Amino acid sequence: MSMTSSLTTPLGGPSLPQERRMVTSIPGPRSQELLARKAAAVAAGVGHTAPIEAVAAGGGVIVDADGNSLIDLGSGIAVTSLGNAHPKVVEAIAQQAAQFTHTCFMISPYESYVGVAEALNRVTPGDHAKKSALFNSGAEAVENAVKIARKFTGKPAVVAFDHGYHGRTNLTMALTAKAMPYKSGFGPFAGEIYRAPLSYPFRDGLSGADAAKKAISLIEKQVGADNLAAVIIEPIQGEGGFIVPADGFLPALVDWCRANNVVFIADEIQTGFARTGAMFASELFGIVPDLITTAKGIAGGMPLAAVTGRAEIMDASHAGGLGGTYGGNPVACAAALAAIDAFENDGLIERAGEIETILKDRLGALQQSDPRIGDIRGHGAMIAAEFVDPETGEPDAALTGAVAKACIAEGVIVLTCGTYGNVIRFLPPLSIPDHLLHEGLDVIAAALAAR
Ligand SMILES: Cc1ncc(COP(=O)(O)O)c(CNCCCC(=O)O)c1O
Repeated sequence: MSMTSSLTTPLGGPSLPQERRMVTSIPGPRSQELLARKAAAVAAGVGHTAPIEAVAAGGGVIVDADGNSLIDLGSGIAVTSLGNAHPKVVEAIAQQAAQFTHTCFMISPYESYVGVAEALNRVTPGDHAKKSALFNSGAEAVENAVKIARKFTGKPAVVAFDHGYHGRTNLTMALTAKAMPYKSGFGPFAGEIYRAPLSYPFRDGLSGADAAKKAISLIEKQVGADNLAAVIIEPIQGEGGFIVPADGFLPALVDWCRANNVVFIADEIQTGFARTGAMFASELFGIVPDLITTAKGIAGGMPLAAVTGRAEIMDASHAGGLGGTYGGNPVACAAALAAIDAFENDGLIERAGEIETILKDRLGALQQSDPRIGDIRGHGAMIAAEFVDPETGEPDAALTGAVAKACIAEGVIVLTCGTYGNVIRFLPPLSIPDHLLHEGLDVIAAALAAR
């Protein structure tokens, strides 16, 4: 008997009607009640994008407490790639939770943590010997990747890039470029963190090789390879605006790191697990990172994160040097094993490619008639449109925010991003049916045309 059959009738998952359904305005009365309670009970710094009370989700929709069904183009920021409440994940969670929910892997180890490490060592780029360590959040994984790189090299400095995003802890805020909302007022930040220029083809017009030369020159002059433990970069930047570096940029950085005993860390927390039309975005650029950080899509919505990398680097930490109470929680690991199995065997990489075609075709057609769309970029189901003043090329954050707000009011959850706040990003669940993706794009086109 399925463990989930003992639960109340499952509300979420792919069985939800795959439709946009507007029963009330957004937010409806039930959502307004929750938002009033949120304002009274939750710290003001914890914002929200969609003013709804989510009660169910699956396929390509999120249903709210007022009965509205909204098209989800955000996947909870690139997390529910498999589709919310995926049956394989729900079953795995229920079965594990019924056995034990926590022992602390550093106290009483269990198989699912080792199984996830073995899976990560298998599916991440590179055929060298690898090891992994599991954590809870992306920022925690990034913090530990930096710890490991510093221990392995014996050097303190770390280079991150313009427009980069790596988390909200003290070190990861130091690595993150954008001040508001992530950093303002939360300093001082960790030392020995330096920033290099990124390849941003739409704005710098440089080749990958030239952009790499510029970055490497700054690193050599302002940091020095002898002081540098690691370079960390998102192969396609997430919060910074879905910036795809010019061909050749990333391989040139990797080559320089290899020649200078600098650990190359690919932060694939947002790009990982089929999101970009490959298992990992590093594959798209022909690079093999020394360390890779993963989270978000890894466990179908359960909080799990990891550092995976060259065994000799991962083993540089002394016994007891890595860990944490919840790292690799067994319920999250059970979910991850189910999720990784689905990513490997359920055609999701191909699905991401199909979604890319729909998005780029539709957005490209829009751009033909609306030059305010300055750039369309991305890979797989990680696509973005950058909005500009067509006369000056200046970022148009006001238009971007107005379009996104209008879409949410019409029952389409879209997310914005970018250093200049002028990027609408598309991160639909890979489980979204084509008709909903098209309908979401119809709503965006109408919102744009009305402004
Ligand atoms: C590349 C990359 N590295 C690291 C992180 C951090 O992952 P955590 O799980 O949010 O800590 C992210 C998280 N991105 C979304 C954060 C949104 C927000 O907090 O407002 C990322 O994208």
